[in-house]
Amino acid sequence: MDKRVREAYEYIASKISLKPKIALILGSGLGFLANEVKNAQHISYKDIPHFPYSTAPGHEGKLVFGELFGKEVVVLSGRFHIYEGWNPTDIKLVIHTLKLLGIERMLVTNAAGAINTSYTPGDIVMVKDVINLMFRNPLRGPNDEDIGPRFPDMLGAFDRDWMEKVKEVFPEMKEGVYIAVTGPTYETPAEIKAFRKLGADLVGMSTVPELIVCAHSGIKALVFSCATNMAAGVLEQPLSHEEVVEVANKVKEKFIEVVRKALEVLE
Ligand SMILES: O=P(O)(O)O[C@H]1O[C@H](CO)[C@@H](O)[C@H]1O
Ligand SMILES: Nc1nc2[nH]cnc2c(=O)[nH]1
Repeated sequence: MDKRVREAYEYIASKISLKPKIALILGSGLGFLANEVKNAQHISYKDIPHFPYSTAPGHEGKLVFGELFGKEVVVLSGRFHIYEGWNPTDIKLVIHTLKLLGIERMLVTNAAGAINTSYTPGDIVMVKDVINLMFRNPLRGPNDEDIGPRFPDMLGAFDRDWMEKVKEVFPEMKEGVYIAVTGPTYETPAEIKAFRKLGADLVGMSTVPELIVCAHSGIKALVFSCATNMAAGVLEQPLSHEEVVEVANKVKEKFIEVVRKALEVLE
């Protein structure tokens, strides 16, 4: 066990008595979900030994423990991106710490560009698979045998039962393949055309590192993308983070409803 994970875990455990089994990661413009947590206890990422901290606009940078729609959770209000300068292994440290805290399920959310032209901005899409085009892997380096195998299976990363239960409640929910790039530039139109040929429906700059470490650690994931914009070149207009955050906030009620139902379908 990486002693940094042990130290991060011990710090958090010394502050929080709650033992949630579900973690949520909030993507750009989706931080409002943290405000729905009842009896919230906050820990700033900057106070946790060895933790990275959020620098991306619209990412708060704290753990929020409490109750969300009847379930004990820890919400990661703000995530860590490769483009901020974090190493994928920094993301590994965070997820391994959650594993030590007893997390068994992860609800991952992100804001993504819509490559699939049947999507419209504001759609909430269930991610059914990912393509890692970050040319990085958080598991590179020595393996933490006490957390997971050297060569993890990725098929098991997604909680397919949880996905089925959510689809029963939202039969019209679209599903898609998310391709991850490092960013921070948005894509060129040529890249989007290429990614479409690769079978991607959504593009973003996060989520895959977290998902890989979930697969390694045996944490089962459910992933929602908010398609905040049509990907580069689909429309003539330029892309901006302001638009991403604005559209994510526009669908706040719908997004909260999806997360509420996704938690309620769990026993
Ligand atoms: O993936 P999340 O954190 O939702 O954020 C997405 O939105 C930002 C770009 O507007 C990038 O950070 C991209 O990854
Ligand atoms: N890479 C990438 N990330 C996004 N996040 C929100 N929209 C986009 C996009 O179009 N591309």
